Amino acid sequence: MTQGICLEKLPADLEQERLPRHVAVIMDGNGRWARDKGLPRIMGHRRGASVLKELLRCCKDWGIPALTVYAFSTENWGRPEGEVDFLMSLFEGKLREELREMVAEDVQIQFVGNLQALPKSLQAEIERSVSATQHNRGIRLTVATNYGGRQEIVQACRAIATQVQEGKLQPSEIDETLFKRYLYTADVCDPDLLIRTSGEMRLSNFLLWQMAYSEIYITETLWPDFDRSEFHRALSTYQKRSRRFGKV
Ligand SMILES: CC(C)=CCC/C(C)=C/CC/C(C)=C/COP(=O)(O)OP(=O)(O)O
Ligand SMILES: C=C(C)CCOP(=O)(O)OP(=O)(O)O
Ligand SMILES: [Mg+2]
Repeated sequence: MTQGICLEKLPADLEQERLPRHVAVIMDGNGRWARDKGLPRIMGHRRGASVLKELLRCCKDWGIPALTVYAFSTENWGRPEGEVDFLMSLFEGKLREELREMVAEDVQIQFVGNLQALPKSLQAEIERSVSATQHNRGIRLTVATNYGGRQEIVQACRAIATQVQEGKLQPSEIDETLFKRYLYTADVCDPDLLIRTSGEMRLSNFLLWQMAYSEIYITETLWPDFDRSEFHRALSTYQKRSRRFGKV
């Protein structure tokens, strides 16, 4: 990974002990960024992939152990075919290109979503990168691809119902802890902070269960322009929040 938006050291005004353990990002605004420059939308996605690489480097350098990004929603299939095809080959190409560096940089990559519906060649690249980085512990990068929060909850319910039908589980045993184990994100803590770029004030079906108590930071900045100073601002705002979790 090249040095980009990030200085290696944590900025002095941020407290290491109060950093989020898990940051989730809705990387929105790629299309508008490209349109504003008179470019095709796909150029925004291409630039967006570079910004993700720099954010990952920043999280690793500053000691944030988990980053989850929304790369493709279950609703994004409704986009023009050319854009969908471009995104699928961008994901595949980037995985191939970055694998060696992810291994060297101690990045563990995982994917969440309905992966079986993705192109076979992308599925193969996903399997290769997940397997090659499975023992890495430097930072965990989760990429939500063909992901929908509602779809995730429905598939969890179906799996639980099957267990009940087969007599392996009692309905009385179903609680929040058990339910979490059936989600794609079973082994990662809930996001402390959600960042959404491009000013949209909605979740767009992202991590609906997991973000029950996440702090939300929305910036007007479009994803391809998101940089170190913007990330610094998001963390600084997060550290000033009072998280009460329903208590006083
Ligand atoms: C390897 C890897 C995981 C790369 C990530 C590439 C990347 C940034 C993908 C995000 C794609 C996407 C649908 C963004 C939303 O912007 P938009 O198209 O909705 O923009 P708009 O709201 O301005 O139209
Ligand atoms: C960032 C990703 C991958 C999905 C959310 O952005 P969208 O652009 O698809 O969301 P809406 O504005 O349509 O809600
Ligand atoms: Mg959008």
